[in-house]
Amino acid sequence: MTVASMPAVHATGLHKRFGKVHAVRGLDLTVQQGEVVAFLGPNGAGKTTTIDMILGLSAPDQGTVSVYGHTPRGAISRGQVAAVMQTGGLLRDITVRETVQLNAAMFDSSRPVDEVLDRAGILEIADRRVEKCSGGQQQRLRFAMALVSDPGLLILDEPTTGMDVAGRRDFWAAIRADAVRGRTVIFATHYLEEADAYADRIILVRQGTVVADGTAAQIKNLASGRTVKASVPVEDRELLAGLPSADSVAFEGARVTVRTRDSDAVVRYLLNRTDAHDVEVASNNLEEAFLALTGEDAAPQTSDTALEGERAS
Ligand SMILES: Nc1ncnc2c1ncn2[C@@H]1O[C@H](COP(=O)(O)OP(=O)(O)OP(=O)(O)O)[C@@H](O)[C@H]1O
Repeated sequence: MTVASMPAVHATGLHKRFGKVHAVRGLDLTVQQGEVVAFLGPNGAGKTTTIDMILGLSAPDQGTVSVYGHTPRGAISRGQVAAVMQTGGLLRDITVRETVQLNAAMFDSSRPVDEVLDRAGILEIADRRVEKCSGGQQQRLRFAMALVSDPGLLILDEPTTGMDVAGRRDFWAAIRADAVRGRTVIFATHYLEEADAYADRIILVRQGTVVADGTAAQIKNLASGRTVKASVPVEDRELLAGLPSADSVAFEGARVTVRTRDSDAVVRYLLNRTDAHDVEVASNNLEEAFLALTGEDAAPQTSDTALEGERAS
């Protein structure tokens, strides 16, 4: 495999446990060079744990990670990967420019400091002390620090947490402008809109595994299923195990709620095989659908089903 065709990240069968918490459960991930990938999932899905393993900050209990064909630490020491984490890593008493200069000194070759500050949109506050910077400015400073080694792969863990809408937009404009040069970007986020707006590809994680993987359009398609509600007699409930195309089945009193991408098949089954009545069919909104795909009762989706979702549209 040539260096140019080698994946930026290749992870197989990753597992990580913290005591009783099985945070990452058999996660596979391949990111090609030049992709901008969102790692999307609810709190506790395992995004940060996975990112830490890609960055070599923690070792998997099982499985392997390579970054440009090297170990994560090997890739970092070559300046091939850099990260913008949510917190930490800043000294309060020095200026913005001094912070980036210090960081640049760690690498054999680095981009000019002022160019990097300009790229991150903080050149005009270069002489401000870090402690006087707002949360959003500090995140841009972390971004500048990450750019200084001109890494092929940039990893951002929820970089816009705590920023207002305008700050978030500006931050992403700076990232996108920089990514145009072919940089690979992986970012973790809770926000479906952020993933939709800025990623070429979305990897949906839930309970430590990948539940869907595709373009934003494919994921939205998957997510744009229907909800079927019906009253089902208790004695017929066992039959619901055979429901076709059900992404999830939940009970509330006499009512059952089925999330599905094929509501016709679900309704046909309910009416033909059970004594269901008062059947209602409704479209999911995007937010509900995201919850359906990542919630406790969601069924895993493979990348094949992601593609089927698009073909079906
Ligand atoms: N050092 C640790 N010790 C114990 N449990 C941990 C540790 N780090 C993570 N966990 C647990 O592992 C699970 C996955 O956490 P992780 O931070 O990877 O999720 P996440 O998807 O990044 O969530 P968030 O969006 O809230 O940051 C959670 O249940 C978390 O409580």
